[in-house]
Amino acid sequence: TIPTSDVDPFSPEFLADPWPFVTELREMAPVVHLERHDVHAIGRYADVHRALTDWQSLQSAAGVGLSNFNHEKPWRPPSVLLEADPPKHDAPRHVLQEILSPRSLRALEERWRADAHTLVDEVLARGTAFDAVTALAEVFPLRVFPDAVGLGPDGRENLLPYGDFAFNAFGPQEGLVAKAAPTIGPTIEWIGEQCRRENLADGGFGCQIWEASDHGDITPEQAPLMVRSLLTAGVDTTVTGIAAVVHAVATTPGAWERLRAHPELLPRAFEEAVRLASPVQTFFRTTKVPTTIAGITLPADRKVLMFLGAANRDPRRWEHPDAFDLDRDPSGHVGFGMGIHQCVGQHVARLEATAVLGALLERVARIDLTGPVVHHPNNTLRGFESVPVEVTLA
Ligand code: HEM
Ligand SMILES: CC(C)Cc1ccc(C(=O)O)cc1
Repeated sequence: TIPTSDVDPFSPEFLADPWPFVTELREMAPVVHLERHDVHAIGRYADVHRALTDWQSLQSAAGVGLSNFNHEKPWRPPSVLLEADPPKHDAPRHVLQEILSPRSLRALEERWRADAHTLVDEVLARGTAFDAVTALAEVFPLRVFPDAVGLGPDGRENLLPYGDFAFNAFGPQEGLVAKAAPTIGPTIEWIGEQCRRENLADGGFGCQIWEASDHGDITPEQAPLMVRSLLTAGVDTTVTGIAAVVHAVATTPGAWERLRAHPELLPRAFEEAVRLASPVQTFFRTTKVPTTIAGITLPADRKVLMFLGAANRDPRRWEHPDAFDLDRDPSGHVGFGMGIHQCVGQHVARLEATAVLGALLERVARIDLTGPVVHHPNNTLRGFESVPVEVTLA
C-alpha cells in the first residue's frame, strides 16, 4: 500500500520553511499519498526526472496545478505551451525556442550587461548596505524584460502581481488565491491587453511571436497566448532566481572570492543556485493512463505533485546536496524542469542573473549578509522579500 501523509504543501507553515517537510516526504517513500488534497507526491530525483520526461503517461494538458482540467474550468484559457502536450505543444514550442535561443539573445547581451552596470552603480552610489531584493532582484528584470518583450511604458506594475497570482493558482483556491482574487481582475485585464499585436513594439519577443503567425508557424489564436506565457513566467521567476544566486554566494564562504578570480564560473554559479534553491518548488502532472512509479501503479486521471526542490537535493543523485558548491557539475538538475517542457526561457534567466552578478563582481570585493532573509509566500515559487547585504567595494 501507498504511505499517506496529512502534510499540506500549500499551508503557511510548509511555505514558511519547506525543507524539513520536503526532506521528510522524500525519505518516507518514493510515492506518498497526500490525503489533504488527494494527490500523490514524488520527491526522489529518478522519479521526478521520469515524470518530467514521460509526457505520454503523465500529461500537462490537464493542467500543471492542483486543478484537473478534465473536470474543472481553468481560471484562464490554458497555455499553449505549459498546459499542452504534443502535437498541440510542438509548433508553439519550436517558435518560442527560436525566439529565446542563446543566438537570438546575443543581440541583447551587451545592452543588458550595460544596464546591469548602470543599476549596480546607482545602488552603490546610495551606499554599501542595501537589500539585494528590493534594490537589484526586483529592479533589473523589470528594467530589461518588458522592453525586450515590447511592452509599452504604462502599467508595468501589474507584472509581478500577475505572476504571483498565476503561480499561486497552481495551488488550492483557498488561502493565497482567495486573498488575491477580489482585486486581481484589472491586472488580468491589463495582461490580456498587452498580448494584442497593436500593443507590442517592433523587434520585441511579442512582435516576433506575432510575425511567426504571419508565416503560419503558429496560428493567430496562439500568438497572444504565447505572449501571455512570457508575461506569466518571465518576471517573478527571474526576480527569484537573481535573489537566490546572490543569497547563495553571500552565504557560502569563499564563493565570492572564487567568482572574482574566475568570472567564467558565473553561469555555473547560477545553475548551482537554481539547483540548490529550486525557485520553482513544485507543480503537477496528471496520469493519462495507469502509471507505475517506483513500483507503485497509479490509476489514470490522478494528479502527481513533483517536488523539484526535493529532487535537486536528493542524496541518491547529489553529493553533499545541501551545499552550494562551485566545483560541482550541476547539469541534470530539474530546477528548469526536464524534457519537452524544459524551461524555454532559461537562457533569458541566465543572461539576466549573470549580467547582474557580473556587474557586482566588478565593483564589489566582498558581499556579506547583514540579517535574516525574508521569504515571500507563494504556492509554487520559493521567493525572497528581503536579502539584506553589506558590500565592500573593490
Ligand atoms: C530562474 C528562472 C526560471 C525558472 C526556475 C523556471 C522554471 C521553469 C520550469 C521548472 C519549467 C517546466 C514546467 C513544466 O515542465 O511543466 C518552465 C517552463 C517554462 N518557462 Fe521557465 N523558468 C524560469 C524563467 C523563465 C523565463 C525568464 C521565461 C520567459 C522568458 C520562462 C518561460 C517558460 C515557459 C514559456 C515555459 C513552458 C515551456 C513548455 O511548456 O514547453 N521561464 N520554467
Ligand atoms: C514553472 C512553470 C510552471 C512556469 C510557467 C508558468 C506559466 C507558463 C505559461 O505558459 O503561461 C509557462 C511556465
